[in-house]
Amino acid sequence: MSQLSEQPCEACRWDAPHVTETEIERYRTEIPEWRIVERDGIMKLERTFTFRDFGQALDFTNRVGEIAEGAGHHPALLTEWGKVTVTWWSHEMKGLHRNDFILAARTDEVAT
Ligand SMILES: C[C@H](O)[C@H](O)[C@H]1CNC2=NC(N)=NC(=O)C2=N1
Repeated sequence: MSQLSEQPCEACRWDAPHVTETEIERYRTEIPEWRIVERDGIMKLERTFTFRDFGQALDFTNRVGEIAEGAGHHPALLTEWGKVTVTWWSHEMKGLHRNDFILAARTDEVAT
């Protein structure tokens, strides 16, 4: 299977399949710095990136925004001085879809 980040995102619908435990374990090997959190009963992928200052954090935020717009799939972004917390989940299906792991992998690629 090619890199997770190169996989295509599919339009996720409210009735799309949630990732299975097996898939989560497989995908997590490619994005080991991401944690799975559960808030209001919804599982999410989250990672905090650190930067030199707010300007660097903002530049990264905008790069992630471009990824999201390109994929039609959007994260929650908390941009602070020197750090950005990115949280991916599929809003309509209220959980984790393969898309979220793909976009987490793409997020790592623009974090350099
Ligand atoms: C109409 C629009 O395409 C949908 O609301 C998209 C927008 N971006 C999205 N992003 C995420 N993370 N989950 C969604 O369900 C979602 N739906």
